[in-house]
Amino acid sequence: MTTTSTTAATTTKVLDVTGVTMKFGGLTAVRDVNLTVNGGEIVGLIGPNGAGKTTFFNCLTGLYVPTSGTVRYKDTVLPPKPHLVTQAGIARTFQNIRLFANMTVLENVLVGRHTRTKEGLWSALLRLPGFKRAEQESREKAMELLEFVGLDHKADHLARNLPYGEQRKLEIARALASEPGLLLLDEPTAGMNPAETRATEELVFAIRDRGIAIVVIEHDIRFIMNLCDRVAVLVQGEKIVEGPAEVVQRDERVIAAYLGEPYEDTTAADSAAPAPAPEAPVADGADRGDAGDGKENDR
Ligand SMILES: Nc1ncnc2c1ncn2[C@@H]1O[C@H](COP(=O)(O)OP(=O)(O)OP(=O)(O)O)[C@@H](O)[C@H]1O
Repeated sequence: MTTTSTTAATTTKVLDVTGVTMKFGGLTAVRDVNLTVNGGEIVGLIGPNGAGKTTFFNCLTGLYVPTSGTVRYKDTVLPPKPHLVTQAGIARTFQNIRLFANMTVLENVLVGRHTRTKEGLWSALLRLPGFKRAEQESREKAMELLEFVGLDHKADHLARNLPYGEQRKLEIARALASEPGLLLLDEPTAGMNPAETRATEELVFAIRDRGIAIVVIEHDIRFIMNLCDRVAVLVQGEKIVEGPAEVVQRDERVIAAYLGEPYEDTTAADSAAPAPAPEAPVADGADRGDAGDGKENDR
């Protein structure tokens, strides 16, 4: 267990999901799922491939309009529109990295700030003093975020030239730029080596320590068990178990449907020998400039 894992959870509800169901024709990908997340909590969402985890995230962030159910953020029912969800205070990262490949690291983070900048088109075109001030403030905030994730020294690099692990960090910085109260991370350690995974754990704790609640989808069970105050398990679209990590990892239904055997932390030594970071290109279509529909590029 990492030393920074002391819980900071409060009883203030940040997210309250009730009865969310998502059907695609005859397929029910998510069935009647409830989930609450309190301030300062890190909640894990696990389950086998195709269990409905990403679909559930897409329902929370307005990429999909759920067939039924409601999503409340801090007591306000969210409309299923991605930009309104971001404006309300929920940010996310994607399973397949979606950066603006041909923009710099700093510019990628600045894009993430657009929901928080108030200056209008004319102010920008005429470069009025208000716009210049806002621009300067945005740059300072973006640089502070890059420093926070450890990428400030690469602010001028093109996103496409970053190694894979740093692209994931940049995605997180860009999500944080919208000043969220809740961050949804979809497989943040996919493709990472053990050292990068441990560093991501520390980063997630540091984000939580900034007062941001987190829901994280991940297949790396050790990562989930180290990190999460609470874990929910989806199987075939249904939430079969939810509870503290140490309880969930021993639950027979979870073992039968997903884990195969009880989770044991047998990896004390594996942080000693980090493998070289895999290089991966920025995801296809990442520089399209849109948020996509959340599914086809996730495959
Ligand atoms: N847009 C869509 N149209 C039709 N079916 C879809 C769509 N999106 C997801 N599905 C289906 O919904 C089910 C749940 O998929 P989803 O990607 O949410 O699972 P997951 O738990 O995130 O899986 P993984 O761990 O592999 O990422 C799958 O059967 C998938 O094929």
